[in-house]
Amino acid sequence: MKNYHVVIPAAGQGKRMKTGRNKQFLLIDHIPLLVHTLRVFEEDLLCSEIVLVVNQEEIAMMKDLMKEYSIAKVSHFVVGGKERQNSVHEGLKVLSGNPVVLIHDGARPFIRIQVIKELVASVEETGAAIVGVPVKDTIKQVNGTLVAKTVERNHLWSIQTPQAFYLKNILQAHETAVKQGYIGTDDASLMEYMNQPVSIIEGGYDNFKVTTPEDLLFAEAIIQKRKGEKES
Ligand SMILES: Nc1ccn([C@@H]2O[C@H](COP(=O)(O)OP(=O)(O)OP(=O)(O)O)[C@@H](O)[C@H]2O)c(=O)n1
Ligand SMILES: C[C@](O)(CO)[C@H](O)COP(=O)(O)O
Repeated sequence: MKNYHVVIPAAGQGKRMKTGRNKQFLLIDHIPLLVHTLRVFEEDLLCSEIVLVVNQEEIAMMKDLMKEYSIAKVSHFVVGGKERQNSVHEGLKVLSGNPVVLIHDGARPFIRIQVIKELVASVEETGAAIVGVPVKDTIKQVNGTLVAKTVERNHLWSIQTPQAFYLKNILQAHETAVKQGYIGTDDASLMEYMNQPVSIIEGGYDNFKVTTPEDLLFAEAIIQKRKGEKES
């Protein structure tokens, strides 16, 4: 099983959370959201280093957080960009060689180390691998306030992170996207844009992205559930 590096984009604004600040600092069970996420990689023996992508004005706060919670694997604090894609690209640029690199949202605190292990095994086979879950709801295409059509659900997945690649391939994909002005909402879409194969493994429905206010309630519930798992 290979070691890997991880780029954690945490340079957003958290607008949909409606708190007026970066949601990475919001507390879940008295601990900042981002710290929950980083602890997974701090604990995973296969994780060699963490590249943390942050807002320029939050660098000092982020460094203080790493000290307070003994997150020792952060090798770089990189300033992000306007879009998530820009931030990830800035994070990838500080890495070298051609290691396996995972890209994982700072806002997804509930990824399990076992799923990461399966993802790393999958990327070694196909060159690119992502985590997702089959959608549970009916999905419809909507135009304005009218339903245009129902999308066939059997082949629809809700895509999560981590997303795993070999560094040279994903860097090439980002550089091509910049040259051609392509913006994707995830990194795998940049590989797809270059007609590269991407495999998928099933994660957990609890590996959700903390995005809107009610997600904080779900997050508190997951934390309590996992505390119970550890005690039993
Ligand atoms: N320019 C950006 C935008 C997003 N992100 C990060 O990418 C992840 C997924 O983005 P999202 O959930 O959309 O976070 P925000 O952009 O902060 O949220 P919003 O869209 O509600 O402002 C988050 O960890 C976020 O910090 C980033 O590093 N740089
Ligand atoms: C990368 C991602 O988490 C996969 O679902 C998602 O696309 C991020 O979207 P966001 O709008 O930047 O949160």
